[in-house]
Amino acid sequence: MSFWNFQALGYDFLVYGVVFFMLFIIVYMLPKYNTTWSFAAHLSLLASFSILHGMAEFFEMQRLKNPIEWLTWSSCILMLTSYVPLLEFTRRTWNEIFRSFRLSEPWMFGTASLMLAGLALSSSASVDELLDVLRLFVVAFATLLSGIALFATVLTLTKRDRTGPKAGWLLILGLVFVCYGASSFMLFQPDLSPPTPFLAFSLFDPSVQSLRTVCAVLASLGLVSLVLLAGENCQIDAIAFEWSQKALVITDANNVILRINNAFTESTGFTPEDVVGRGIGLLKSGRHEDDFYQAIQESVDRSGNWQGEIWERRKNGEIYLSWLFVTAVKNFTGAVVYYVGMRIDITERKAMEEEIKRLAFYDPLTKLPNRLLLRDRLKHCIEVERRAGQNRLALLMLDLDRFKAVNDRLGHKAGDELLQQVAERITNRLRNVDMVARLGGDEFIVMLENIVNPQDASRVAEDIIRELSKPFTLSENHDVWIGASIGISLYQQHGDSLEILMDHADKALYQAKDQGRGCFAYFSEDLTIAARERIELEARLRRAIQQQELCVYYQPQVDIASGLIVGAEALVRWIDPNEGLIPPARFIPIAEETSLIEEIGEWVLRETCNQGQYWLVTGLPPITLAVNISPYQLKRCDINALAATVLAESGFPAQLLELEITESGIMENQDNVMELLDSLRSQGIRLAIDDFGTGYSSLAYLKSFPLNVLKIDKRFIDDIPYSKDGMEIAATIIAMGHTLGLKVLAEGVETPEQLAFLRERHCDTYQGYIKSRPLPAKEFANLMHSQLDDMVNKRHPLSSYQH
Ligand SMILES: Nc1nc2c(ncn2[C@@H]2O[C@H](COP(=O)(O)O[C@H]3[C@@H](O)[C@H](n4cnc5c(=O)[nH]c(N)nc54)O[C@@H]3COP(=O)(O)O)[C@@H](O)[C@H]2O)c(=O)[nH]1
Repeated sequence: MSFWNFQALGYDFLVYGVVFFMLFIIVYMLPKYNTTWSFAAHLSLLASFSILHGMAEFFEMQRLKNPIEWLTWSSCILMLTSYVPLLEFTRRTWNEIFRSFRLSEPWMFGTASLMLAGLALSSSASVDELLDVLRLFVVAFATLLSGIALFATVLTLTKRDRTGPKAGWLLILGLVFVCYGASSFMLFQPDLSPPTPFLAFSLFDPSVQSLRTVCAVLASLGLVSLVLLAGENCQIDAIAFEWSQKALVITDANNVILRINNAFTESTGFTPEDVVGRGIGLLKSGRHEDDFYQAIQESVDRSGNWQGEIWERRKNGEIYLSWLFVTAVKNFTGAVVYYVGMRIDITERKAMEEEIKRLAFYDPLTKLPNRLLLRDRLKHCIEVERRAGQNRLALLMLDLDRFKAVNDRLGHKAGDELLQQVAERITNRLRNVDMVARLGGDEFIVMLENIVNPQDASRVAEDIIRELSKPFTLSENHDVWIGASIGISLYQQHGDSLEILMDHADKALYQAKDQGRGCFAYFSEDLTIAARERIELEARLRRAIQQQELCVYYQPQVDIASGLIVGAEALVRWIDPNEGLIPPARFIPIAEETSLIEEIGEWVLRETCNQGQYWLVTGLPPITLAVNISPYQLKRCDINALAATVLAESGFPAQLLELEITESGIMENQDNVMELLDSLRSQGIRLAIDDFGTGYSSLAYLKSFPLNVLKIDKRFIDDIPYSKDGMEIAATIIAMGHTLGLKVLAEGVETPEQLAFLRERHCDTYQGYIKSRPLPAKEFANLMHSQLDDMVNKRHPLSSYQH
């Protein structure tokens, strides 16, 4: 016997269909549900399938089983899946639903169980009795489970103080399910009458089926209450969304804006009409790279949310800083369906923070860092130096001279203005990495980072003193003259802690003041003397260039095989009217530290070429003239262009000009030196590598350069004949130079033993006091003339030395 009354089931599902259809009308038409279109669409689907299913059951009743069996099953499955949007609608994931069974809203679990029951109920048309019994059991069990779940919901709601009509409805629904399940079990009793159609006849029928029918009606009402409840929740959410004080934006998974709230409109000026349907990129400020947005997206997709500062754009184009919190809303499969973004405009807060920071760490008058910030930064720098094992930090303590007089005479307002101008002048002199702070009153402190040598600090000090000794024009046309004294302490040399360095800079400042103000002093006297000498020499050198106190001396370069002078090295000399000859070793390093080397180098090159051309014109035999090129010239000037100009202007043949570049000069300019040497060579200019053996150039590297001559450094020649190692090095360099196809010249040859050794080792040329010291042009020309005379008298053949 079959337990199923297909007609009754048909009625059941037709009723469900009508109920769902009415629900669809309610949630779609009534704006208070504030529902999404998709939810309404799913309700309508649910209604359609319920009706379809009801009809299918009727057909089943009339034994039109086979043609519509597929329809019955498929409608049943579709009905089940139609509940998925209902879950989504409540914005819960499956995980949360199961968690909520324990914690909060297990009615969703009840709904799921009901669906299971629906599936079992709707599986139709089987004549297999055993299967019917099984299905009935499943229906009974699932319905009971639903009832229990609903009871649990009531309990939870009561606990959460959310009693009232919702809890009442759910209580009824729970009872209904329990009765429905119990009545289904009762159907196992064979003596009970078979089920009858539920709507038409069963209401007054005292049979079990009547009970089931009443339960079915009540279950429909329960479902209605569930949807209404969901609608209410949704309405609460919508109100909370709209009236939240935080600007909220909901986008879909493709970042297309779906909704914004009032706070968002207030804060950005964008209305829903402006933004809904458009990409979130509309809010971009242009201050962040694409990587930034990509990182946010990755973080949200990975961890579900992201928060941080972001610059965005208001409707009026204004850029503002906001704190953004983005959360991904996922569906039950774990796929992102929405992004909810909450924005808090923090522009003002940030400005306030900045202001607080400014007040705490900056001097309000000059806007310079104050003592606190200086201490902080200094501490950090000392730590960095300590870790790197370097000493590149200097502290300059500065005190204004005659500031008090200005303040007393012209008033505080003028004093303040003066301090502001002082701060500006000091700042202008410094590099970005340096820092100047105002300690208070007329005291300033400068922190110099990455100084190359101790003299750098005095150079900066001197510049600042010079700048501050120029007149200041204050408002009301007051011109005032002040000055400054500076005390310098160096990290490591004068102290390795913040306190000691500050204290020693302060003591040095007092020394500077004692020495008559308007000057600097290091904490250690020897440094002060050396630095002041240097600065004085620099000033004198500038004057010397202007007053043409520089001249070029020429030191002969001799062919070892023939003993003839085949070239000369041009060496600059400074003849000071008072001090006499000042050697280049004293002033070239100073010139290199300043831009003076460019001026001096150009002058020496021009002077040498002019001299060489003059000698050629006046009948001296052609010899090579070698000019030193400083590594700093290589860095800062276009030597190639300069050489071309000078050669063209003087008429001196390029083949007779040799440029000497030190090994370290090549190594320091590796990036562009090859290109430069190539272009010099293509002009026909000869190239020599100076001071060879003192640097660290690799042979393979050297081989790649278009060189002509290799000059062995004097220190190796000095070793001859005293040091076996030194001699071996000299011999090796000669052999190596020849292997590379270069001529080898030995520098600083002073003794016949050295010369003999070099001859024995087939060194090509030499230069040294044994032949001659560097000579003024006139004396060098005389030397050349006497060599010519000797050659004529002794009929000595000209050197076979080939360039
Ligand atoms: N960039 C430029 N540098 C130049 C220029 N003129 C000179 N210099 C460099 O100055 C350094 C010192 O030069 P100087 O005092 O002229 O000394 C040179 C010779 O006088 C000296 N020398 C030569 N033979 C001997 C000797 O037998 N004994 C001895 N004690 N000294 C000797 O060697 C110096 C030449 O060196 P180098 O240039 O390496 O060949 C010096 O580094 C010059 O380069 C200039 O115009 N520009």
